[in-house]
Amino acid sequence: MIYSRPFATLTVYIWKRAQILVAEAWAAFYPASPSTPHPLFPTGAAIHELTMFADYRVPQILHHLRILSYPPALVKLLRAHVPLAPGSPEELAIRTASIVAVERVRQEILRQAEEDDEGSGDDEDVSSVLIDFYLWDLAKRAEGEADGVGGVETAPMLPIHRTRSIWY
Ligand SMILES: Nc1nc2c(c(CN[C@H]3C=C[C@H](O)[C@@H]3O)cn2[C@@H]2O[C@H](COP(=O)(O)O)[C@@H](O)[C@H]2O)c(=O)[nH]1
Repeated sequence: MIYSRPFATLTVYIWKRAQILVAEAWAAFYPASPSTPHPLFPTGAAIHELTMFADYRVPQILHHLRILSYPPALVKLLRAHVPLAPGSPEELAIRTASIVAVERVRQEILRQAEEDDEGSGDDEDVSSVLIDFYLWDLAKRAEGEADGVGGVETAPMLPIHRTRSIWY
């Protein structure tokens, strides 16, 4: 994704499809017993090193959960279903913000685990991949519900952002 500003051109790589391939293969073939080696990653998979897979559902639920906040101009674009050009500042901002947000959620989970002294927050057990899976499933479940995710204070559910691209 090429992102140009008046004085700088920056190439931003978002590895969503490569990441989801590895993570879904890891999850789908996860052995029932911890003593059985993983058939695809017998020496272990560094799943905790992956960031979330920057798509359109996870930012939607992050905004609904008030983990991300959007400026009114962006909310207006999303509500009007205006297509966001691939590589546009809006698309890039939504996707990269979702990566940063999930990293912060992960840090917060680790911090709380350490505070509660639950195994003092093992970095490898709390992965952005598992947080992503959780949020994506939650977004799918909340999709048809009038009030989205119930039981917590939320922002109104916005439509997903629309970008024609092969990178999702
Ligand atoms: N970030 C993130 N994106 C995810 C997934 C999954 C499926 N994973 C689940 C499957 C079983 C487990 O329970 C996993 O949770 C699909 N997608 C993406 O969504 C898009 C399709 O969406 P829709 O238009 O609504 O069908 C498409 O770009 C696809 O690549 C995920 O987990 N995280």
